[in-house]
Amino acid sequence: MTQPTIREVRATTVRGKGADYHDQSGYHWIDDHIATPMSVYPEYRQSRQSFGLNVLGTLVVEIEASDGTVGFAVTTGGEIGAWIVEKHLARFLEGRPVTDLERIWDQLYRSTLYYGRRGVVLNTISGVDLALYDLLGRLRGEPVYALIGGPVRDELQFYATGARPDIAQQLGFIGGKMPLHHAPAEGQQGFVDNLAALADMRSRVGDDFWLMWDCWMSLDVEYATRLAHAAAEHKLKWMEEALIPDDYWGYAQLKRQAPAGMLITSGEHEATRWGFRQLLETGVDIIQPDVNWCGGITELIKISALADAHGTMVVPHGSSVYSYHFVVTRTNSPFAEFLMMHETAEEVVPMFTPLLLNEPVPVNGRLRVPETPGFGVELNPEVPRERPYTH
Ligand SMILES: C[C@H](O)[C@H](O)CC(=O)C(=O)O
Ligand SMILES: [Mg+2]
Repeated sequence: MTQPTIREVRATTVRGKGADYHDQSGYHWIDDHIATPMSVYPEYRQSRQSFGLNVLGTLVVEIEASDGTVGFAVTTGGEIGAWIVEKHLARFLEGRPVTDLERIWDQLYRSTLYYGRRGVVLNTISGVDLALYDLLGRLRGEPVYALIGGPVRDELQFYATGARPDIAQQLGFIGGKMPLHHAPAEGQQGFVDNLAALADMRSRVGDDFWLMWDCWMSLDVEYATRLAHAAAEHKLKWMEEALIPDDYWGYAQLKRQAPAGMLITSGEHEATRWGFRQLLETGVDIIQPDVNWCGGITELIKISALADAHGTMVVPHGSSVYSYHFVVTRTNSPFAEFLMMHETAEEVVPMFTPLLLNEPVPVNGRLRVPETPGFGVELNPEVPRERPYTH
């Protein structure tokens, strides 16, 4: 049988919502006074968009095979990502067999090392890798999870991230992760207000529902340790991304100093097996690679194997279907995240809405990953896209 080859790679961009889920307009809980590394500057405390969290926008990578079949993926990366795909990466794909996943990933990574390694370059490589998996799945008539080993469970179980864990509880999720609102620069009052928000949520959900804090890189070791000990009284299950991703030593110290039983988690802004090797060596309890950002499925398989050998759970960050197809295949990923993209986190809406069609959502906090070929989603033709560069 002749293997289909890759005929063309195309990169387009989308503004507003989509894979750049921080690119929301109007009131949205995800941009409402959330603690960040920029909270040291009072003028950037109220809104993350004020310091440019939404500047990248969405990147769509489409890969067309020699028989005309098209696979695609979406990620954060926008115009910069489109430039990287069209002007640099496309050369390593066009003309090659669709099955050359390892060789292609390796060439994308090695050829961009002088300006890449993580960040938007790895987001872009992830988009290419995921589009290739989508294409392979479509060509073989199989869902991606079948290409990477098959499911180890019948359905996924989810916790929800959003401003309303109490509503997530009613919707059937196993836990709720809230944004931390106040950073160390907001002083003692901020510390007290953080704890009051946790205590209030605990009183609404009762003792047994998981409550977690997403600290989005905003703390230092001393503040995080103090906050973790104070939060133990309110049964905080985990403290996520307390420190900047480069502070591996700080994570190791925080893990040593955290209250017994409270999990320390991180990794959504980490990339590649080498980055995660460093993070795993800190002893964190759960790593949270984002398959849209860490290098795609090809790299996540390696990161996950490394974590397994460390006895560490992998609970990928967001990324909708791209995560679901992975999580269902791994025993060390026992549950998944669902990011509540409804403005007030009161309803379940597809994470990348309105960009994708057929994007599945959990019902009662659970989901059976559809058997549709590839990742099982389509681009919504009503969402305008631009192709800023060609090659
Ligand atoms: C809520 C967090 O600040 C962020 O927007 C999403 C995230 O880090 C997560 O889902 O985890
Ligand atoms: Mg997070």
